[in-house]
Amino acid sequence: MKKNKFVVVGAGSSYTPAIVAVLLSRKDDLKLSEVVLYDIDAARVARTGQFCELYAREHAQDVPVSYTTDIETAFRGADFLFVQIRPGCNQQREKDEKIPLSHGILGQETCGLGGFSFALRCIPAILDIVGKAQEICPNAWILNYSNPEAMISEAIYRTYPNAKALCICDMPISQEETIADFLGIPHKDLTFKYFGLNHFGWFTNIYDKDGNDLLPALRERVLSETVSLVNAEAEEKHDNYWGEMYQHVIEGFQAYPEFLPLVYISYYYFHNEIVSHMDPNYTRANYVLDVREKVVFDDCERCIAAGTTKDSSLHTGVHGNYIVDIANAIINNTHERFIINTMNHGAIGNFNHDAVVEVPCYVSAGGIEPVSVGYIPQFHKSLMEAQKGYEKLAVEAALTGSYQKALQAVLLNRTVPSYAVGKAVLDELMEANKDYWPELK
Ligand SMILES: NC(=O)c1ccc[n+]([C@@H]2O[C@H](COP(=O)([O-])OP(=O)(O)OC[C@H]3O[C@@H](n4cnc5c(N)ncnc54)[C@H](O)[C@@H]3O)[C@@H](O)[C@H]2O)c1
Ligand SMILES: O=P(O)(O)OC[C@H]1O[C@H](O[C@H]2[C@H](O)[C@@H](O)[C@@H](O)O[C@@H]2CO)[C@H](O)[C@@H](O)[C@@H]1O
Ligand SMILES: [Mn+2]
Repeated sequence: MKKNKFVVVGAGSSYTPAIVAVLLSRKDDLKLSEVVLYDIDAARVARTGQFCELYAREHAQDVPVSYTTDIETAFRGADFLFVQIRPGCNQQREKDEKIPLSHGILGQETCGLGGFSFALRCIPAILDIVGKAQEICPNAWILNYSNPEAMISEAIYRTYPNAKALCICDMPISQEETIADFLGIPHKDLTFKYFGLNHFGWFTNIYDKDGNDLLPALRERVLSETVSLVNAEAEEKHDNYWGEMYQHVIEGFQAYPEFLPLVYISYYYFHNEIVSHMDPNYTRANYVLDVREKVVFDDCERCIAAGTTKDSSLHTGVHGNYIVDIANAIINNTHERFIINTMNHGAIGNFNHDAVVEVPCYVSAGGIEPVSVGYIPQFHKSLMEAQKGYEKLAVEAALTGSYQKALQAVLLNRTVPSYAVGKAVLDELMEANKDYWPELK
């Protein structure tokens, strides 16, 4: 029987223990032979690595788990690479968020110019990883979570069109589960139709088991009564950020009721209103460093010192389950449906065919089959066209080192009100990232 070696790339991440726990809990379905954790940061990967080694000893003794900073060792013989890197870690993310905010525009991990900055750090690193995978383990599937996924996917599919790479995001599935909870219907009994770009999309239909579309009734409720969407996972973690973002989903649906917007569309619909409530001195990166990383890493260190993971506060949620579900669909040829970033190639009939879009796809051993979502309305198409222009120019800037392309990308982003503001933010981000970005000339 063919067995599968999984490698987590960027394994010093606070998400790693949960991803490994899900892998080990499904080891038989996945025909799991081995898990290797790889990172460029020895101290980070030693912490998650020692925790995961201990966890495996207590939950799946037949699956060797190890960690390394040597890419050759990690990738040799690999069947699946789960890629989740953050060059510069959350310390650089903090700068991506604070610099634009200091100029009165959105500072966020993936949306607005924070996302541009992250893209310029991440694209070279990701292309290096995919290139090494082509040499060392050309048959491996690469499942990429690394952000900003919109631009990472454009860069990967453009540079390595034949790579076995899928670029995925847990936001649509998280929102689907939130809506399923609101409707009181199990998520597995609903089929969501969706189109867009990563972190920039809309749900068009929600079908139940009998083929009824529940979106029109949801729209009526949102327009006529006070409604709130609760993301159960965020609530459990006492993470208020998502509660506020889901309130904006309701407002966005009320403002433009044709389709249900994805959470992060709110940053574009309500840019000024949201920015006016953001604290420019304490951003999401500060929260992640102070809370999520601290909780997970303290727990890892406590378990390592105790020599057991028995009472660890490990939380396995949608993030770990989703990527493992997709790997499982490939391994077991299940033809299940997932929302994936893929070349359009006609899936959205009236949108650039040579551009990455985010659409539902059926996943099997042979790869993905995108669902045709037909023609989309002028409003959504035009928003997407500007955003796609921004994304493609940002990728172009990263690949060619062109300052002019970067400046063009910046002006196309909807969060940028003028040349002067865009240029000032670009120049400050460039200075703050001189150890990470390609040189722009
Ligand atoms: N697509 C999604 O739905 C989704 C959801 C959550 C997180 N993410 C993304 O996953 C990534 C990781 O997020 P996180 O919060 O866990 O970050 P993190 O900072 O906690 O961990 C990232 C790790 O990547 C490592 N790294 C950086 N460059 C590397 C390289 N070239 N090779 C190998 N390792 C490298 C770092 O040392 C670090 O340990 C980010 O890009 C984040 O935006 C995506
Ligand atoms: O700000 P962070 O680092 O906590 O997370 C940002 C990521 O958020 C998205 O995933 C969310 C999801 O949308 C939400 O519903 C909840 O379940 O938590 C997830 C993150 O844990 C998003 O998809 C990522 O791309 C972002 O990086
Ligand atoms: Mn995402």
